[in-house]
Amino acid sequence: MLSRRRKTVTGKLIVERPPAIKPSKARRIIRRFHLLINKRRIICNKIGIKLLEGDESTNSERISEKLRLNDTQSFYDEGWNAQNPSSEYEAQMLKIQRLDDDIQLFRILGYIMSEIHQRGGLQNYQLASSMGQDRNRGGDSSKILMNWFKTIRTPGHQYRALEIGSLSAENAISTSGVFDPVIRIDLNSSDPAKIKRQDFMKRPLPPSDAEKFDLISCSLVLNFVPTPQLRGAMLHRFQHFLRLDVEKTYIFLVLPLPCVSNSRYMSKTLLCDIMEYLGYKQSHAHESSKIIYMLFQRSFGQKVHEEQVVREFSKKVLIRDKANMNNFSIVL
Ligand SMILES: C[S@@+](CC[C@H](N)C(=O)[O-])C[C@H]1O[C@@H](n2cnc3c(N)ncnc32)[C@H](O)[C@@H]1O
Repeated sequence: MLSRRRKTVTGKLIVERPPAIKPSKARRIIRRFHLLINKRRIICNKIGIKLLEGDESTNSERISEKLRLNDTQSFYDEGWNAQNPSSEYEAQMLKIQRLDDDIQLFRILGYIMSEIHQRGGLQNYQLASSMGQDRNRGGDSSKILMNWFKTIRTPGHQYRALEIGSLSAENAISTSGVFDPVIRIDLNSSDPAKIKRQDFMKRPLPPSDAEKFDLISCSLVLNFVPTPQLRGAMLHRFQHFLRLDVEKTYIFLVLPLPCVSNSRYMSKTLLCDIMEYLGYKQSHAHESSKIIYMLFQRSFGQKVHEEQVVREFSKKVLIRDKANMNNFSIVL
């Protein structure tokens, strides 16, 4: 485990600096966590447990309830207590789509849950995700946003920002002084005093412009959203959070470059077409070797016809196909 909580002899918690993780290790941890939650979602679909994305305490409760009702605790415990890594469990987990034996499914579910909760999977994942924003690694994507914003902002205007998937209150959006307030939310807040623990998809719709924003930052979040439909729903939901009482409002969208450069079902053009259908025009873009940064401005121009959406955006369409490509997509 990477994170430990130590106490003094009087029981006071010792505040420790998070240990540094090499970027390659952070990427490995993130990939592993994604694999675990992906496989867990497949198992839970098969055995009839409805998971709540990002809400681990509810997920644990729902799983416990199912174990109680089905009398399957002992199988789950076998997996929970199994050696980790176990070549047998790993192999079964990889072919989970083809597995229909309930006993095995509960065993593997126990194996996965133990890694997430008992062996530090979730904590390590949160730590590894936050490394991307480590200033020492130059990883704060909002620095790019602030460079663009310097040239387009109207002096004297008070910009309000909503940052979805916030890992730090020290990034450029928060420290530039351009945005006030910056409302930060994340499914799993690492600092509840500064980052509200909230699923954007469940954030209540603001009743008036006074509670809406000039900018929504959605940096490296969409690729964390588990299905193409939910990604589409997230993009669709942005409109309700942007002010209508000002002329210009913005979406800052950041994705790993391969989501658009190496996907069978998504390209930069298609993403811009989807955004345009939703009412946004790309104003700025920048690509590094691994990340694409985009700023979209809301536009109230003519919308495309409904049949165009049905034809082009409402299902995954294969736009190219090569062996090493990924399947990232967004569906409206
Ligand atoms: C890789 S981190 C991104 C961190 C940061 N924004 C950056 O650019 O480095 C992705 C974060 O998005 C959060 N997230 C994913 N879906 C979300 C949702 N529906 N509502 C709020 N946060 C979400 C996850 O909890 C995770 O912490």
